[in-house]
Amino acid sequence: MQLLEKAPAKINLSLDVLYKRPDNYHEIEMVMTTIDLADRIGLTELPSDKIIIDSENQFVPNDERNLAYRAAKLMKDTYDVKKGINIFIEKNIPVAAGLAGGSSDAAAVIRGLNRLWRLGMSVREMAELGAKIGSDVSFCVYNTTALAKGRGELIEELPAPPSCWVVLAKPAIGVSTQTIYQNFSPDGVEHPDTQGMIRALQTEDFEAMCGKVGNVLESVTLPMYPEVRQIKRQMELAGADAVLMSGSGPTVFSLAHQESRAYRIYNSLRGFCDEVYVVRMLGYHQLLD
Ligand SMILES: C[C@@](CO)(OP(=O)(O)O)[C@H](O)COP(=O)(O)OP(=O)(O)OC[C@H]1O[C@@H](n2ccc(N)nc2=O)[C@H](O)[C@@H]1O
Ligand SMILES: Nc1ncnc2c1ncn2[C@@H]1O[C@H](COP(=O)(O)OP(=O)(O)O)[C@@H](O)[C@H]1O
Repeated sequence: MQLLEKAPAKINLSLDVLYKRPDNYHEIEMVMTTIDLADRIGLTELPSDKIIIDSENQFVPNDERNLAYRAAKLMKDTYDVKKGINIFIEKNIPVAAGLAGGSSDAAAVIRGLNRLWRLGMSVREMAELGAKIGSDVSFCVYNTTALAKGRGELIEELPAPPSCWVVLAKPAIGVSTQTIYQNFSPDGVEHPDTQGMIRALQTEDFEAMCGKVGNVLESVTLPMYPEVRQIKRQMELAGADAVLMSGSGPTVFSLAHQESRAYRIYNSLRGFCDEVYVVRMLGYHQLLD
């Protein structure tokens, strides 16, 4: 029998870097939420004690470099489970895009194995374990809307954003998160108003939320990849209510209250970008049940 888990992508509504830490990570503050663009993970027990990654996507490694593999290994080692597992990954989230596809796959494996092996882990326990794999995995375990602090692993849940459309455009480049953080300089950077963004969510104020989007990593990625700036400009011209790069990029998203506006933005990107999606905001706990 195969156990299925959804692994949705995230976007960063705001992303601030506070300072570089002695461990070379950056202390950050981000407001994150999930969107209705998801990988699908299928977990099937194997008779022999091994982990198999079963994915047809050419950009996804099928060995221990895969974050889903690492999640399964960590669960097996932590709970001393001797069973093997086949992990089927239907990849719908663009890879190395700033949408946390790999982290979300890892989080889905943790949630799925917790169910399959009846381990009784709480969401907090799963998030803490996930942090050992990557900074974004804890958030992805929650699959909700949250303020993420520390290096990204300290999660405080927030109300879901007002319902709206999200148009995503990913140029045909992959961006290394590590390179973007390494090249970040705080000098002259405009910091987003994180508390203002939180208030906008608490008051369910769509316009205020749009006014508070901001991502300091744009100061690195935009000069490095001019096509990202070009997509931003195109979305703004098409009348988006808000436009921002997600994470370290290169995906750019725009928010639109009206469906017709979302499709106007989508159509305006023809010829600019091959990978464009129109999705809904999620941001609440529907995936944990
Ligand atoms: C920028 C963000 C925003 O959500 O997402 P993506 O663009 O990757 O989706 C995250 O902070 C990415 O999280 P994640 O991709 O899990 O990062 P990790 O695997 O833990 O770290 C990758 C590398 O990024 C750098 N890094 C990461 C997180 C952090 N707070 N400070 C850092 O300096 C480190 O150089 C690290 O070696
Ligand atoms: N399950 C996975 N899905 C996608 N990428 C993965 C996965 N496991 C490992 N990776 C590797 O992680 C890197 C970052 O991928 P991803 O998580 O999609 O992007 P981002 O960190 O920008 O959100 C890629 O270079 C990819 O080779």
